[in-house]
Amino acid sequence: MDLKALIREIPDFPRPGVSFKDITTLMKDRAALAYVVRSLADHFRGAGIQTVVGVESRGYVLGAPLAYELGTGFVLIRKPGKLPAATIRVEYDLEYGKDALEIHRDALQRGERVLLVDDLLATGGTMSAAARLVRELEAETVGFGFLIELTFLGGRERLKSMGFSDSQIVTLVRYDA
Ligand SMILES: O=P(O)(O)OC[C@H]1O[C@H](OP(=O)(O)OP(=O)(O)O)[C@H](O)[C@@H]1O
Ligand SMILES: Nc1ncnc2[nH]cnc12
Repeated sequence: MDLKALIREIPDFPRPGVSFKDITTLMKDRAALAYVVRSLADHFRGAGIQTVVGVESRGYVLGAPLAYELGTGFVLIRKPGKLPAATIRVEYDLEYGKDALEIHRDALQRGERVLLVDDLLATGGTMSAAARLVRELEAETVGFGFLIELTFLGGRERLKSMGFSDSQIVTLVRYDA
């Protein structure tokens, strides 16, 4: 299926020079949505995934149906101050300044086998922070699933610098410029 044809590109959003990959046009297409969820699930079936963990907010759009398809539960990583119970937090660098992500302290058990999911891999700052949260809870990130990879921004290398391998990082649509 030509997924790229269903992703709308918005030039200069949210800032001049950025070509924003708008997934809303793909998500609305029921055949494409089913194809994306099934394709990611097929990569990780048999990998012993116990829980899918999604990153706010577009990671939830893919993560929750993927968990359903894999027959697992779903855990939310959120931006600061949103989760109601006891949390742990990691900070990460943005182009300008810092941001942070949180997860409930009791969301994952030691050794739990986790699939981390987001819509898009760019610099990898967000997902490496999410992987640090999983690591801090002593759970195991078995793999990463993304719809889109912006290869020129180095996110894959960033995840590999944390000890993950190419085969653990699955992306369905790549943009090389
Ligand atoms: O690899 P990175 O350079 O970290 O960029 C990727 C992240 O950026 C986007 O999220 P955004 O912060 O725009 O939040 P949203 O999902 O709530 O729109 C996207 O959904 C990823 O989470
Ligand atoms: N170019 C882009 N389009 C959509 N989401 C993004 N997140 C980071 N870069 C992005």
